[in-house]
Amino acid sequence: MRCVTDDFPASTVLGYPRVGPDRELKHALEGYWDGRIDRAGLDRVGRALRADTWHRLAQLGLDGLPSNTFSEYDQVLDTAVLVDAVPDRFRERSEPYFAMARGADGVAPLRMTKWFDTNYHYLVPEIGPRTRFRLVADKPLGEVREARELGYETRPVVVGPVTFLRLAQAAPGSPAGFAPIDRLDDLLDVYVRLLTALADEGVAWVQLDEPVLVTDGGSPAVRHAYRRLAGHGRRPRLLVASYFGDIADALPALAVTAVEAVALDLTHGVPANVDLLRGKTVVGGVVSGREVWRTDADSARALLAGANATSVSTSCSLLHVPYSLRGEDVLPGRLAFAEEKVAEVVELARLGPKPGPVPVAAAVGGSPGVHELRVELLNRREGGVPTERNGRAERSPYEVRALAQRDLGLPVLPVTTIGSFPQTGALRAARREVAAGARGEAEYEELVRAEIRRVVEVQERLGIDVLVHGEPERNDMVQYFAEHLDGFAVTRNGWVQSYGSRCTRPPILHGDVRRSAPITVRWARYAQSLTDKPVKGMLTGPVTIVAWSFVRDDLPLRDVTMQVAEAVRAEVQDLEAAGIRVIQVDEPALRELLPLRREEQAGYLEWAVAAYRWATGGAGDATQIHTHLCYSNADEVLAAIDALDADVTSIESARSGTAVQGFGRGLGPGVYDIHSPRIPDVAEVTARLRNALRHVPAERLWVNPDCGLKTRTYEQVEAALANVVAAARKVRSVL
Ligand code: MET
Ligand SMILES: [Zn+2]
Repeated sequence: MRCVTDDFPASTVLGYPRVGPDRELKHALEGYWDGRIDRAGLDRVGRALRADTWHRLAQLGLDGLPSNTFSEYDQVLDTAVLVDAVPDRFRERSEPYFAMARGADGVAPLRMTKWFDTNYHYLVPEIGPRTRFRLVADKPLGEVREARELGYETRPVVVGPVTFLRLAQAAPGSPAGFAPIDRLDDLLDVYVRLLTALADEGVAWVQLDEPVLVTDGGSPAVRHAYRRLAGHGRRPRLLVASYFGDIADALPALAVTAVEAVALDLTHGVPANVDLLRGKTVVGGVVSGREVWRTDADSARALLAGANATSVSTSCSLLHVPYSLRGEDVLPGRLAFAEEKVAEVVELARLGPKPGPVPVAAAVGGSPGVHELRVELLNRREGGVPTERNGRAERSPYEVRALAQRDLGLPVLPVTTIGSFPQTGALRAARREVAAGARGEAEYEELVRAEIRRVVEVQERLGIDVLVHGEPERNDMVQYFAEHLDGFAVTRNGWVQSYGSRCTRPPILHGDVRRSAPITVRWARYAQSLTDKPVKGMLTGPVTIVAWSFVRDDLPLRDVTMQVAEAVRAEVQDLEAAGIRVIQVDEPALRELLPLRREEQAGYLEWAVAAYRWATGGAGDATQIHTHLCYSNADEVLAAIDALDADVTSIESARSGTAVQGFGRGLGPGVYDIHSPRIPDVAEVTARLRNALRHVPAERLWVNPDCGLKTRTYEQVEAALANVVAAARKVRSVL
């Protein structure tokens, strides 16, 4: 066995971005899936990215280097493979890993949902009473060896057993009452074997990520799992890493185990009972892995002192921030991306803890402009507290609106889409050229119009009832609005992984948000001029705009969201004035911002709903307001979705299986999953519609895909939508 150091390194990070500084992994994966590069080519890219990361972290002076933080798709999926929790339907495939992630012909992928309250998505493992766990440790061992060849001893990072099971779902066909956590002991057998294998490999420390401790801290599973793992003789030292919140509730359980180190997310404050950890190493997560703002050294050192931390780290993996500020000239002096954050960690480790006043999270105050606008908005809505009554005062009750919207002349089971159509390579290239100054605005404008003509023509030909313009002018549903609003900055290359090979470039909200001119009106008006069918104007809602941006951390999120709502409201009114009769305001991130702790959820939902209703409440009764939600199981926030009071709600359902009961207004449960290239056939869509009709009356049921179509090709979209229209007609004919 190699030499094992007793002490945890003075500086480390819990994880690092992995798609590559120029999204090398994204390009390699997509090339591989399309058959443009082979397996060896994909492996080469992964290996080079891992090597670059270790070199860079070492160069920046970091002591403790993590490994197994790379992933070809998702770390939860990697963990499922690590314990061989591969459902039978994937086993026969040539590549079970990508089949689980993306589906394969005739085989549905695993469900995908948000990783806690971030915009990262993981694949939901399916665990049943008969899942046979078995250790398949090639990946963590491989990365340890790979790093060692380069001269680095690393700390493998693995999703912990409690988090893994809590995030899993019961495999289809499991008996009622079965929960994946019932399999904890069987899974722990495999983790014990993993620890032995890592010890045999000479690994000194292993990191088990247990973010679920934030919400699930008090449960006996935690104590049981870590008593057993830490009680196992032949193992590396254990670092249990929690993040995304305070884990005071979990500390008593962890404290009685022989776990050597605990990583705390101190950006949520110091747990009141941190003294319970005496005798263990406390790794202080003071450099936020989720914000892009520079760390205040005094506050960070005070937090380290308050938590008796002897080691400095990031609050969570840096997966959630872009690689580096190199090549950016955005907000000089105020930002830190992954590389800069590593430098902060190293510097804070050098400075050490220093007792001082501990800052309160999300200090109130900040920009006077935001404050004034908030007061102004709240006054206008009488009395300040956003209530049901305040919101409703804006629009008449649904029944009245539904009557006013009758002259839209829609059939029963109207067919619509969620907004985007395929983003062609030509459009993306043109946008890059405009940004680089190599192509004129006017020429680009004409390209967008041509695309709108194509999208309208396709929809008319297919027989869609409520048309969209296809969003060809948008690179991204949040960034596009950020680029057109004051108060946001955008980066050149600040990509962050959203899921698999998909990345977004979150804008940075740094000042008062204002709309100085209409943003989408000319596109919607142009599309409407081409058809007699109603064209749906497409906007992104205020909650989603802030959720998918990096928001200044010294301002209360609700005030900032209210400002964004004011801008969206103005856009809604301008669309209406331009003759657009149907307007969709998307809120796919409503669930994502839901606080992890139950006590905080009602307060959040109240302001989130109020912001949405402020954004849409200026529309007249005859204007039909749609909203759209996706990416996560909406079941937990159904009451809030209902409170948005949209006339029509389209919701991801085909992939997530969200229940559709209990809606008092129009509802479009998605009839097929657009995240997979699979074309749904008529029978399948018909069956879904018939099923939906058991819960939703025909006059309120809408027909639409799960989400926007921008990641698909025209060929796939036309084939799928033709089947959707055929299914809608078939079901209509027998109503
Ligand atoms: C993630 S929700 C996407 C909604 C958007 N209107 C689109 O169709 O792409
Ligand atoms: Zn969507």
